Amino acid sequence: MVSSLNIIEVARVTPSNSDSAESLSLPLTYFDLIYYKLRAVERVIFYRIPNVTRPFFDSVIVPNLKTSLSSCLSHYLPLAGKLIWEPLDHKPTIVYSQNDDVSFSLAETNADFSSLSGNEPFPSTELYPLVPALQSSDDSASIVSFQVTLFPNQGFCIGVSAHHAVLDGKTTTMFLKSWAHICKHQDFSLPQDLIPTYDRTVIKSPTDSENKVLNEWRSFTKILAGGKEPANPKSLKLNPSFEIGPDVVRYTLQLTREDIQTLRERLKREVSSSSSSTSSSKELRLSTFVIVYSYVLVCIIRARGGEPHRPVGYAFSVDCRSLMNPPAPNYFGNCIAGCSRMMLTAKMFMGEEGLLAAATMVSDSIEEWDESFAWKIPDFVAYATLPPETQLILVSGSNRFGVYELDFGWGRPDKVMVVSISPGNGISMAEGRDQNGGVEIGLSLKKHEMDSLIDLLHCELK
Ligand SMILES: CC(C)(COP(=O)(O)OP(=O)(O)OC[C@H]1O[C@@H](n2cnc3c(N)ncnc32)[C@H](O)[C@@H]1OP(=O)(O)O)[C@@H](O)C(=O)NCCC(=O)NCCSC(=O)CC(=O)O
Repeated sequence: MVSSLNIIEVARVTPSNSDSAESLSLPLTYFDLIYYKLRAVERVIFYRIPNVTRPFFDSVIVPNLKTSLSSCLSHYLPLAGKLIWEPLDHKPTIVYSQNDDVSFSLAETNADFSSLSGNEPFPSTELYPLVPALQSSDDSASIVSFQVTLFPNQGFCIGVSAHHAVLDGKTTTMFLKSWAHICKHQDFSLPQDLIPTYDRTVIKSPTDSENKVLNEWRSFTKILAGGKEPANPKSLKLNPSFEIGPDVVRYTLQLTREDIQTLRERLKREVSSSSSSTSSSKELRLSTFVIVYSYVLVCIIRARGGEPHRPVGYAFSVDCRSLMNPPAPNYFGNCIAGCSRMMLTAKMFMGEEGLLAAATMVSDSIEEWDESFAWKIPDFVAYATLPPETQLILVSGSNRFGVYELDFGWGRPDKVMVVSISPGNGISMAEGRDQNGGVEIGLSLKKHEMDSLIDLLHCELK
């Protein structure tokens, strides 16, 4: 049966103290500008409530979520604002004015909650109706939008679309934890670790780095437009979302702490008996991230198979909050930088020593990291001119965000997913639901490739 979704209402929620709050404006920083045109980051969080009815949804769940969202926005006022680019400014600014609000949609669906929140592959297209659109035009862009969807007698989910020029993964999850905290405890105040800080002076990017990033964007847009100058270089219209074909399926790989330990031991053995071609002079960093990412990277490349010399690459983000001066653990905004290797070949990861090769590269990328990398201007032109068949494995989310702590008062989520991962190349990462050292990986691939990948992922662990 093809499922259907009915939008019940598109409501607006204002911060609870919106009449008294001052207007504010927050300029985008160097880190923010890196993402100013990027498509929204979309998440969906599933809560199972077996006997949930529409009256309970309307009279308890929705009012509680709305009231707590309104209180929470008072701590996170920029989220209710808009991104605008004044004609005389060299970059966009977040502007919040009194009574600004966020979009909060309510919907009801007959989709199968268990299949969408479960661990078997299902069509990726089924997730998209559960996340709201994020409004953007040439003149302005919304910063967040929400959709709460009822699955009668099964549960509900919260869909979130977030503008990546305003929120990175740490900020989005900190906001969601704050909302959940207020909703569950009916307490307006937030614990210290959830209070956002807005001081932009901690981002001491080198002079002119902001202009350089904007120039990179201009060149990128021009290449994508076949060499034509952008008609409106200050347009805030976001890049469109991915086109998802009906043959693309979504799958969540769950690796337990024991699986990760098995891979760790295997890598240790391979290091001690490896040939010099894959070993590095540095000690291998066998963190959970390095092991899991390298493992999935290798399996995805092998599952696609093909020409051994075909181009592949990887890119992941590094949270730079601890590198700022002073360190800014609760910094609101983007404080991440990309770490990537391009123009590798599939062959490097296909053979017996493929896992060790991947782990060595990812480990070296992290070990070499220091503050200077944070200010390295991203080479957008290199991305735009990659051979089109390049398989670039990108990671969203992190195994450090604690998304399964998001308890709004109806228990921990059954599933949390980053919806906006690019089919074929994107993966998402989160810690396992049992919070026992495992990791979840979200994957979106064409069905036949996913079948091969699932076989490989499980077979390699035996
Ligand atoms: C660069 C990294 C990926 C490297 O990861 P590593 O795991 O190798 O390194 P690390 O320093 O984090 O952790 C190494 C070891 O330190 C300890 N450790 C460190 N931090 C910890 C934490 N917060 N909680 C628990 N343990 C922690 C652990 O023992 C861990 O080993 P062990 O692991 O074995 O327990 C990471 O540091 C990082 O920056 N992660 C966040 C990336 C990020 O923000 N992504 C989102 C991008 S925005 C995005 O994608 C959009 C969105 O999400 O909305």
